[in-house]
Amino acid sequence: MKNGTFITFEGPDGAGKTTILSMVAEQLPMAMVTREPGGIDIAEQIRRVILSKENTAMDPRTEALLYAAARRQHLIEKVKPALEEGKVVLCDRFVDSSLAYQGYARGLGIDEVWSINQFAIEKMMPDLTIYFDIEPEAGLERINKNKGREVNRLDLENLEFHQKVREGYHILLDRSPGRIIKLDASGTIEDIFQQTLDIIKSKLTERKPSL
Ligand SMILES: Nc1ncnc2c1ncn2[C@@H]1O[C@H](COP(=O)(O)OP(=O)(O)O)[C@@H](O)[C@H]1O
Ligand SMILES: Cc1cn([C@H]2C[C@H](O)[C@@H](COP(=O)(O)OP(=O)(O)O)O2)c(=O)[nH]c1=O
Repeated sequence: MKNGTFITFEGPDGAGKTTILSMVAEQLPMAMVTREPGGIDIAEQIRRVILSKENTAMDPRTEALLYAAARRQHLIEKVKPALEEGKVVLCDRFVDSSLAYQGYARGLGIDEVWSINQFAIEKMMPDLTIYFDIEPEAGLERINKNKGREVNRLDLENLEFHQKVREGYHILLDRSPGRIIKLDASGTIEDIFQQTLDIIKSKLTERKPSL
């Protein structure tokens, strides 16, 4: 039985998810931090295949299935056991990324991609999803400024693709207003960090009023 809290961070590339997640983690030492695709050995291996710049021949459905496979393994090996132990799990990306990137931006269809993911996740959905909203130009500019970050196959997509990713997220936001909370990610790191921490703390208090 799950009694932990599953929180996911979503948004276009360069929105600041990873930066804010690591700051939040410092304030919540009991939380387990992880990411997709990856987080455990088998899923990190799949991540390398998906994101390799060499794999330009990858079919969009293959890509969607590989993300779902990595998701399944990560969920079963790492997320589910942590939730069963009552932990707070903070995950950088989850199923909404597949719906926005593969379902909407790649054009496979949000419902189609949702259906293969239902097989992978068996109804294990986040309790809360924080969506970091940013203009794709601004997100990509942040990435370009940061020379240390690896450039992956999806970073090499054109601006139109990244604009569609954002549109995809907006559709998901309309579909799941209770679960997904939108945050304007164009502000300063400190500001976004505080807002994120407030959202998470209020969720944790709502679920466990004694906190
Ligand atoms: N609010 C912000 N303002 C300016 N730069 C930021 C902000 N948040 C993150 N960054 C920088 O932008 C780059 C991408 O951030 P990152 O956290 O990796 O984004 P994501 O995980 O969403 O792709 C990093 O160099 C990071 O330091
Ligand atoms: C989890 C997931 C990620 N992605 C993409 C989003 C990113 O471009 C890439 C993950 O690379 P990553 O370097 O982790 O990007 P970010 O720091 O922006 O989270 O994979 C999908 O297309 N579908 C998915 O289901």
